Amino acid sequence: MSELAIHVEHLSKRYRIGKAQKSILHNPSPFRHLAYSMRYYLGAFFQPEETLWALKNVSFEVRQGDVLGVIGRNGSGKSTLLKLLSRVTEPTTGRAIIHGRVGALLEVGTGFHPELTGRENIFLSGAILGMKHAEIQRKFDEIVAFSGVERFIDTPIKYYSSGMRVRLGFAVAAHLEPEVLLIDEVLAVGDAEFQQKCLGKMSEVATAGRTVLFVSHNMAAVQSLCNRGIYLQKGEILVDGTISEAVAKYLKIIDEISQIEISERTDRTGLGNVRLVGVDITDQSHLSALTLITGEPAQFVFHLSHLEPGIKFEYLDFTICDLQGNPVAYFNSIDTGPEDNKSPDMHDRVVCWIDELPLLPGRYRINVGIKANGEMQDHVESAAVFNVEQGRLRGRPIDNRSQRRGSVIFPHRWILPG
Ligand SMILES: Nc1ncnc2c1ncn2[C@@H]1O[C@H](COP(=O)(O)OP(=O)(O)OP(=O)(O)O)[C@@H](O)[C@H]1O
Repeated sequence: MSELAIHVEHLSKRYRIGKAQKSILHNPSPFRHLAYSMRYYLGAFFQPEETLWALKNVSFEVRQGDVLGVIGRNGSGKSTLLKLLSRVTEPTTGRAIIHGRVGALLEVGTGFHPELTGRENIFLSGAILGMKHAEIQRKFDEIVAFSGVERFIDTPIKYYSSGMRVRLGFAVAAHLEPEVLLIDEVLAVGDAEFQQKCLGKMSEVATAGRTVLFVSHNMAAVQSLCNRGIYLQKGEILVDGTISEAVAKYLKIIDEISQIEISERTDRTGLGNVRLVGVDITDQSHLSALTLITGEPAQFVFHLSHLEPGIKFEYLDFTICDLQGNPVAYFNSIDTGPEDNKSPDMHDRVVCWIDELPLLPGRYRINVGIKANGEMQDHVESAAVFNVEQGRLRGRPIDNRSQRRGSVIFPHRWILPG
């Protein structure tokens, strides 16, 4: 059996969170400043301190050469775990022992000094990992080529876009020969080509017998890359097993969440002046069906909290994803064409009509966003789940083929030998 690379024992992290100051800060009275100062000086005595356990009593082991997928919903503690392992933050209790040199790509930009150039940061990161100047020099060209930021390598990092920082951050973390590589959600940034390059590099690192911990919301990616998985929920480990077991738990929970009334969902982001309060997905019968048929009409009706006067609706967008989380199709009401309508009666509804649904049979979910008054007002992941059943597209029979062949069928024509 291979050696232990990571040993985590009863690891917990508690954060202090500021008590809501809204009532005082938003108080327009002339006593506002006085109230604020009194709260500031006396608060320590009178306010019970609010805390949050981002990670609770987590224990697990990772062997050398394991590729461990860390999955869980937003706020479940994944990034906190990686920050503790990379010593960016201290645990409240417990400990994590790591054998070997750690390369990490955490949140965008962490680990880089903003005033230093890309070149200087590469050497600084190498030095922190304990590498000699000549060793870093040998890797330098490879890092720069992988990151694709050649033209800006002598520009201070503070002028880089977030995409450029991630590219360079990943290149540094993966190429400076770490024995343990910690990667947090690199697939959320950058184009598809760069993401493929990252996945390829991570699997190369793993094949060389090094250990990788990979946080991602992309289930297809974690499943293809990892052999082991941990599923975190509210800071605790619910599954520590094979990657398939951890992914199955994630998918089951996503499915359960989408059954909760949307108006009662608290796991949403945005300003909240306009909210999504319901979704009806219907076939041509116009009855809420949640089962659609390939090639048949489909209607997505989004119910919004009433648009108050003064709120300027800008758009509603939604992404259809397969159950692994891969985006399949994106719709945005800002992209209007001649067939679109506006209705003066529609204060609280947005409808998207599809004449012939080009999706293959399977199960899908949608993420929905609403923008108004120049701000993102609401964003709900997995707002609804629906099934697509076998049908015909323009007379062409569509069977139950594997989703490995994609999820969309294009209306098309063949010309075949006669
Ligand atoms: N510095 C901090 N101060 C206070 N609370 C924090 C801090 N960092 C994280 N938290 C809280 O700890 C909890 C876990 O956060 P964490 O970022 O680890 O979750 P996550 O699983 O990585 O989420 P996501 O998938 O959205 O990145 C969340 O409730 C978060 O708000």
